[in-house]
Amino acid sequence: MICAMSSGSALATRLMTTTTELPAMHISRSVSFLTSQQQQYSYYSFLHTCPRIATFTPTKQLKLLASTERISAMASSHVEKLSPSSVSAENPVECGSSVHDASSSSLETQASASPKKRPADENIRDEARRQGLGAPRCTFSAKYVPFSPFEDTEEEYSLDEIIYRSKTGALLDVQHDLEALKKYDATYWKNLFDSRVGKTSWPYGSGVWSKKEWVLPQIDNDDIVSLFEGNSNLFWAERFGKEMLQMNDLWVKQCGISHTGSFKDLGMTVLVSQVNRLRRMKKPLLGVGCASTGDTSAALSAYCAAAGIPAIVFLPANRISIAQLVQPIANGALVLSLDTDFDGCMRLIREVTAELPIYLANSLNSLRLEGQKTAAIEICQQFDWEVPDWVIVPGGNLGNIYAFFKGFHMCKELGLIDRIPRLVCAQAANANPLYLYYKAGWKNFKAIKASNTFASAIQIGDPVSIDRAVFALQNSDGIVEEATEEELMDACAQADLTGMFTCPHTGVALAALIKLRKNGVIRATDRAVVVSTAHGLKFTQSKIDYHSKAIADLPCKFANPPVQVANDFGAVMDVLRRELSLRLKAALLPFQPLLFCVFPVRVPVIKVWMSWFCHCA
Ligand SMILES: N[C@@H](CCOP(=O)(O)O)C(=O)O
Repeated sequence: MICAMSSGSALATRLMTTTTELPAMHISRSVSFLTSQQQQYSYYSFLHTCPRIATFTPTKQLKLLASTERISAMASSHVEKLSPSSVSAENPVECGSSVHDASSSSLETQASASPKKRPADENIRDEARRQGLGAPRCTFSAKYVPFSPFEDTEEEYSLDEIIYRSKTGALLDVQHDLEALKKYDATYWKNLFDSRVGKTSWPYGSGVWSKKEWVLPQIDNDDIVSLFEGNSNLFWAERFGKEMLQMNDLWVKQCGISHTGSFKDLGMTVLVSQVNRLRRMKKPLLGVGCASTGDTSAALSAYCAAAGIPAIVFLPANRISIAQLVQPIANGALVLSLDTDFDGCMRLIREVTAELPIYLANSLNSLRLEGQKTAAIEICQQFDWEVPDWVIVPGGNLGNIYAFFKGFHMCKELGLIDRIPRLVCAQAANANPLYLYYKAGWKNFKAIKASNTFASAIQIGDPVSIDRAVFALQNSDGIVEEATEEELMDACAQADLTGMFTCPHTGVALAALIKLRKNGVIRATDRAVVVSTAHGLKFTQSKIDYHSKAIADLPCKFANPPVQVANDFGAVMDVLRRELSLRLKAALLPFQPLLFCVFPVRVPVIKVWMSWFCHCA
């Protein structure tokens, strides 16, 4: 494949060195010799990097050459968008560049160039540093502005300031210079992002930093603290979709299959990187702190440990899982177990960070959302930039629903997608302030005292990002749904029976999906994505309780308790006969009427067979 590509770009190179003003027909004939799609694609990739040729090539000719959709897209983008100034003078990549920056070359031309082997004494960070030397200054920028979508304000702050709220007390938002980003067309960004997936180049191997220009463009690659997060699996929920919901386009975005087992890694890499930068700028910061229901604290502790920065976490005592508690302990954070709930911890950390030079790492800090929004961009990318109809996100402190909105919105603004999916925020009925607000027609928001829920990470009654969430839902034709404890635990168990291993928060989102499917809001033919926020292995106790039927007032309909058997062949056989016949009966039950119609003669045979099993049992 590399050979095929290289012949495309090599031809383009030869043409370029032999003529400065390339007649369109010359290009046309030359390209017709390039037989494979890769060769032609490579050829256009090269043109993409060479404004001189692209600008001399008439539109019609390029369009004529475009024999495939992909090539067609590239050709039209060159003609419509590329100009010498947009490509050669400003280069997105120079924000601490590296080989996978889309500097003056595309992936294909990089592949065709002789491979540069990293010297043995150089690591990937050194390599990125070397390659960034002498690069032009970054042309993209981002700043804090107040999150006040309905008011115009001049107020703005540098991302290097330590500030979390505006003068009027509103949350902040990171605003990117979209005009600068728009100088590059959608095809350009798609190719750039695609070229970085699955690589080990610092820092672009990370799913978050592969979108660096859209996340934190001005940070030096050297300051980035990354554990190569993101790039998470988009799981096709084939059996769950088909058997439970009659859907064949149901997907689960596995954000929990990540370094610390939750989507929090996506935001934390950005926040801790910025703290690293601030510390190098000699800003007086003792460390970074957060209140947490268990996932944020795990992510903060891991990223701080990786960077050698002190982490301080405030946890509600006895309200988080053992697996979550042990993470910050193991990573060396200062862990404060407080006799209050999450909302109480949140109040305390806000007071403490106002008093001490400790940087606040909760999603109140808008930097976090810049990383989290990349999950939305990734979903679009994984669907080859086709937009799903629905995205269902569990909601507690409510930063993530806004982060998803931001990611989709940015893709739309920059032309990578043509619409925003409908967002659903799913809450546990025991912690449902957003749901109540939605049901009241967005009138009179009231914080509540959240009750205990198996979905402990979203057991929050006074969500910090309430305004952001409402904005996201109102601008995506969104919905809020809730799930009772029984609904969420049953949904988890049913999903697990089809091969998943879900956390209770994902259970909340799945239960919301089941309800919306049942009432016809989500149709069988819709493409839906459920965001799985954490790894099920962090919440094993709730699964053990469910499968042991040890939960008061919960029938645990799908429990599958282990069978205790004596160390004896006969006893083992007895159990197998009994259990397998039960399972066979259960499996055949829905088909019994069908079997009678289609195989009237055979039914007695099946019956005899089944009764043998039952008899043996
Ligand atoms: N579920 C969170 C609660 C804190 O939310 P954040 O968005 O402020 O990080 C957790 O895991 O702690």
